[in-house]
Amino acid sequence: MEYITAGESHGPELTAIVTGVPAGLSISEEHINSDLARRQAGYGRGGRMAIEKDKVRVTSGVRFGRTIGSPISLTVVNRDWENWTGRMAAFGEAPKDLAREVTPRPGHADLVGALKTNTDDCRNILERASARETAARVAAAGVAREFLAALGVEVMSYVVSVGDAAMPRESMVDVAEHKPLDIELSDMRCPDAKATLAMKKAIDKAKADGESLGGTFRIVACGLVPGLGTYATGADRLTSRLGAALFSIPAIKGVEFGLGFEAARRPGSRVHDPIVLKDGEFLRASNNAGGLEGGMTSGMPLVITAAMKPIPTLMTPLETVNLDTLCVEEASKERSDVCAVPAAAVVAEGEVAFALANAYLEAFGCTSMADIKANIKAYKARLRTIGR
Ligand SMILES: Cc1cc2nc3c(=O)[nH]c(=O)nc-3n(C[C@H](O)[C@H](O)[C@H](O)COP(=O)(O)O)c2cc1C
Ligand SMILES: C=C(O[C@@H]1CC(C(=O)O)=C[C@@H](OP(=O)(O)O)[C@H]1O)C(=O)O
Repeated sequence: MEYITAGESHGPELTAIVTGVPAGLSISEEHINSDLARRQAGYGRGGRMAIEKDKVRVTSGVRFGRTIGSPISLTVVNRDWENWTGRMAAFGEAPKDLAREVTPRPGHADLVGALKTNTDDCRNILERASARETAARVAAAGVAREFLAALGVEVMSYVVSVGDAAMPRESMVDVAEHKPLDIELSDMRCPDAKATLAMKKAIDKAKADGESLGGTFRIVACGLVPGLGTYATGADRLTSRLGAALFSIPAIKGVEFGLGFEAARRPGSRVHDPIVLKDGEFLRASNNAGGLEGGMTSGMPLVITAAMKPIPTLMTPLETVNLDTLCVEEASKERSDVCAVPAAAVVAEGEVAFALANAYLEAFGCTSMADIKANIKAYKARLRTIGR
């Protein structure tokens, strides 16, 4: 299952095309729209989110609510487009008074993208480097999520920290108990009320100071069969595929599986998870590995923590160099999020869902949902016969 997106941040709409989707999968517009709404929410978002009301339009590949095995196209309208028709027209002459973007923002793609593509207007870069594109990704990922849900797999996320404000570090034994979160997540998407308050205060202060903040979030996937991915070829290890998927999200700068970097500080006996047999099923007594061993799912919940850098657009800007005058100036200051960690967590759920969906399709077939389900049932039954 693959997707490609197209669309500029202030163009008419975003498009995603998903290929390799088996036939017979139920797709719900409401589910996709609810993911789109979750991505738009989150404390710290900027003025743009008050303009957009992201809704998906499915224009191919689905008939009477079910996939038919052809490419699925999805679009999301940019309501802000109507304020940009002059500046973002596909054809015609550029207006004489067009304000070019010539003061690239440190930390964004502006400068390097302009140098690379030989343009004197960083807008050509930032329109596509903008994380507005992640709305199309989340719409596309809705298909992968429906596929996983049909197989009993749920992918969820929550915010762990924003700047210095963090949830108390859970022991990874607790993490092993991760089940679908029944906690009503606030607009900070953090299940810890005290930490939520501290995060919101940190965002308020950053906003008042013209600053921005990053943070960390956790992705958890439950209901996975053991053995997805492989130990046999480096590029196909699920670990590398999940890492690549998460690093494809703008501003993601770190990914930890299970205990992550903490594992490097501990001796082996305090890291590796003892194997136990419970009701005919191989489990682990703990889940420090975060559900991955040897590049494969272990059958325990998948637990990944990712780090997002602070938003590059600052209302108290850093120095930059004006591309016209080559003089030192303040970087561009434009409408922006102060913190988008809750939104990035929702995007990451989708990326993880795609990676997991592909691992299922490889292992159990890729054409018809009925065949895939039958293959999984047979696989699960075989796992229970080991040693008997
Ligand atoms: C959901 C989301 C929202 C974002 N919002 C903004 C924003 O409002 N302003 C901004 O300058 N960067 C924003 N970013 C970050 C930039 O897209 C990102 O930092 C930029 O692409 C450069 O990051 P990179 O070096 O990792 O590619 C956002 C990122 C995400 C994932
Ligand atoms: C539009 C979205 O995020 C945008 C990501 C973004 C950036 O530079 O990455 C800059 C901002 O856009 P604008 O300049 O239009 O205010 C964010 O709002 C979105 O998430 O839907």
